[in-house]
Order: sequence, then C-alpha cells, then structure tokens
Amino acid sequence: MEDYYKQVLSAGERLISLIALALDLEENFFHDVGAFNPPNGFLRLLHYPGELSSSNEEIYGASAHSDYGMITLLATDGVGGLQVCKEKLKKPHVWEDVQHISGAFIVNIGDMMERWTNCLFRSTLHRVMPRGQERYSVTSCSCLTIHLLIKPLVIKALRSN
Ligand SMILES: O=C(O)CCC(=O)C(=O)O
Ligand SMILES: [Fe+2]
Repeated sequence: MEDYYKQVLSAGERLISLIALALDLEENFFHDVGAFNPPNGFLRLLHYPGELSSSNEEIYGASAHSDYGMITLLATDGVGGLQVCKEKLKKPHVWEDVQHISGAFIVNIGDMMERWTNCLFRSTLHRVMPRGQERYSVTSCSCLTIHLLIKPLVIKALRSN
C-alpha cells in the first residue's frame, strides 16, 4: 500500500507538470513554488455496501462535491455509480455516468487548482450513486499545499479569463 501511495503521488506530480505546461508555465512551476514541499496527500480506501436501492434518489453513495486539493487520481473496481456534472454553475445539474476504462485512473481537478487557475480549470463536481452492487474505490490526492496562499496566478494563459 505504501508503495502504491508513493507511485500514485509521483504520477500525480507528473500530471501537475503537464498542467503547468498547458498553462504556458515552466514544467516545474508548481514544484518551484513549493506545492510539493513537504510532499503532502492522502489515500482514501472506500467501500460502498451493495444493499442500497438506486430507486431512492435521496440516498447517495457519496453526495455531490468537488475535491479540495490540486488533482485527485481515482481508481475504481469498475462497478458504475460515479457521475460528473460538467457545468456545475448551471441549475438544474445534469449528471453523466463516468465510464470505466480498465487500467486507467479517473483524474479530477480540485478546488485548489480551480483557484490557482482563476477557474480556467474548473474543479470537477461529482457524486456516487448507489447501484445496488458492492463497490470499491481508491482516491489519492497528490497535493494539498497547506503552507501556501493560493491565489489566481498572473500568467499569460489567464489574461483573457
Ligand atoms: O468512489 C468514487 O468513485 C469517488 C470517491 C470520491 O469522490 C472521493 O473520494 O473524493
Ligand atoms: Fe471526490
């Protein structure tokens, strides 16, 4: 488990480097501002019992939320139930099922990244609906910068935003 955690943190750091490049920043930008210093994150091991009935819309496996770090990497056992809302500011929310891709992580943008990019990258609103089937998932957050003040970056990619 510790080995998995180290590897998933490192995959997350590499993804964050790609996000930096997409923002026209230096590959190591987030590293250099101290986002990984000290390395910080978590691994959440989740089990959803199978007994709940999907007929009751009020009962959620996980109610609607966005994650609070920079990004989260999510691995599931392939049992459905995870849904995303692509336009979280529009009401009513429209929910779409996330299809499982074997061997792939689901990557969610977190609130910290939304703030840093001044909403250019929006944090993903998601929830888990019960499917009447037992389900396991592992959530890992790559970066929970607790020592930095997170405010919108003044960078070229954000000028028209
Ligand atoms: O179990 C899932 O698919 C989602 C878990 C989740 O959203 C979380 O741990 O923040
Ligand atoms: Fe989440």
